Amino acid sequence: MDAATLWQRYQDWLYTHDGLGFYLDISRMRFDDRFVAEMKPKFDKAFAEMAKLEAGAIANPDEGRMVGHYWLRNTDIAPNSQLKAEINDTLEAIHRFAQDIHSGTIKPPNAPKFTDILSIGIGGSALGPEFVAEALASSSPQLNIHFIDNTDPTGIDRTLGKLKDKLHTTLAIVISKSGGTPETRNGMVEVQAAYQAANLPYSPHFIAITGHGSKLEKMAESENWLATFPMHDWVGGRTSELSAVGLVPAALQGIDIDQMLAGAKEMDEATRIPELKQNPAALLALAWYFAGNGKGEKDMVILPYKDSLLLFSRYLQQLVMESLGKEKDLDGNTVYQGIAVYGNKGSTDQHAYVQQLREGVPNFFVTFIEVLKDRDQESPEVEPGVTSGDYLSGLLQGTRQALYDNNRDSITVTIPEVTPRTVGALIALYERAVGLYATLVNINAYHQPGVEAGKKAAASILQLQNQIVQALAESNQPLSLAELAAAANAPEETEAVYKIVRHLAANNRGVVLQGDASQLQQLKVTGE
Ligand SMILES: O=P(O)(O)OC[C@H]1O[C@](O)(CO)[C@@H](O)[C@@H]1O
Repeated sequence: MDAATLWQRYQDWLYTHDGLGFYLDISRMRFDDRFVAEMKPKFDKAFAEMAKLEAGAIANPDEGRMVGHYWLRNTDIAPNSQLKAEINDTLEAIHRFAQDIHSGTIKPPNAPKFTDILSIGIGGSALGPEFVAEALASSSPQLNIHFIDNTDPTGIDRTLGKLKDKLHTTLAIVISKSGGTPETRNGMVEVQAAYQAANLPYSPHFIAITGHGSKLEKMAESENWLATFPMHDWVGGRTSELSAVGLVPAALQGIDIDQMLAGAKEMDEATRIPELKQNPAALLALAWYFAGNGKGEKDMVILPYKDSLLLFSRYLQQLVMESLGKEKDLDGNTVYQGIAVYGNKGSTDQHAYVQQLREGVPNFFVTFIEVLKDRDQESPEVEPGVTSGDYLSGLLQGTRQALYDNNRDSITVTIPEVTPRTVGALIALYERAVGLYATLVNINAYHQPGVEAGKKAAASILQLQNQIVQALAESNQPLSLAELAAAANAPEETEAVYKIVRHLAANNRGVVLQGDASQLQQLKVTGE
């Protein structure tokens, strides 16, 4: 395409939203008018399904749930007055709680104010709060936030190590919709133990954000924790950033949560319009469909040119991949859907993997996230007439151009600056794009059956570990791996048995492995 045609295509496809100062450019995706026309009926269906979802239809048929994250930022569209009141009451309670914590009205037993937050959660109960903290927390926030988002003992130690002298002024937030996720439970138990070791009662330092009736809610109530906030049944984990899950930690850090909700609401209004060219989420979904042929054949590389948006790709990874990565479509056909998402930030990645993007296997499309404002203050010149921000901007344009010249497609999302409002808008944009795309490819975006398999397998490994420990205690002689597997009633599981004893031995857990590590048949296991 020559320069003039490309410029025309840019103008034809550039979406602008004046209120948000937002732009979306899909002109560098090489679809043609025929493709757009072919997609029209699919989009009509997607818009209709989305309207039903927003009106309260059971949009997650497997779990029999409504999908209501859009109501969180505009309670007027909640399907009934009870839901509306629940959302408004929760928001009010969040504001009140944050104010009381900031003013010291709610304080820890041994200090005038809380200084730090320790957020314990995983997946949708961590990624949004982590992304938002990185994007929006000021350099001296009202409270500093720390995260435990895994069951890695070293990671837990590292975080607790940072808080060693501040546990007495730390507010722990346990976030889990189900209230039973093992990684989160483990983090909570270890943090509670740390309080006990420091001779501090943990209940006046703990709050819970969880589903109604969960084990976690019951624990928080019976142990008299400081507060509990609800995670509504109709909000899925990966779309929960604008529920209490994201709003409580954000408000505590001093981030303007009303502006986050306002930005999301404005974007929701824009992405509700049932007209492809006037709807930025639909344009994104169109571009994704085109890129991957409706089958996820190309990966989505997210490249924000702004350090504070570093965690956006990680946040989107769950939102997109847990929503779209499905084996079956809504009719039960095996389809193996999904779009792989990865990314980090520009221009940093230009010196890492952009080489492959430019010249290597063309199995991706890029989404550039451009932020127009460089910084609050005036920028010094790094060369006559040129600032660091000019470089960042130039590098983005240059990379986009270089990729296009080598037949690599890209989308560019532009926001004026990184603010609570624009971050709320970005979250809403991608939530909607995922929802629309799911209808285009006929899948349920709101369940995650695949995650259960790994959880069940992990539980049976821990069960096997108990059987092994018992078998070793009952044996008075060293056992080969096969003998141990048989003694543990798991003769088919020798490999799992080997991995369990190797892990126990490495951690001085009363198990010794003897023999040549490369001769597994000859290894002998004893209990100490
Ligand atoms: O909030 P919960 O129930 O602890 O779940 C955490 C995450 O685990 C998942 O269920 C997947 O395992 C996610 O969908 C969810 O965000």
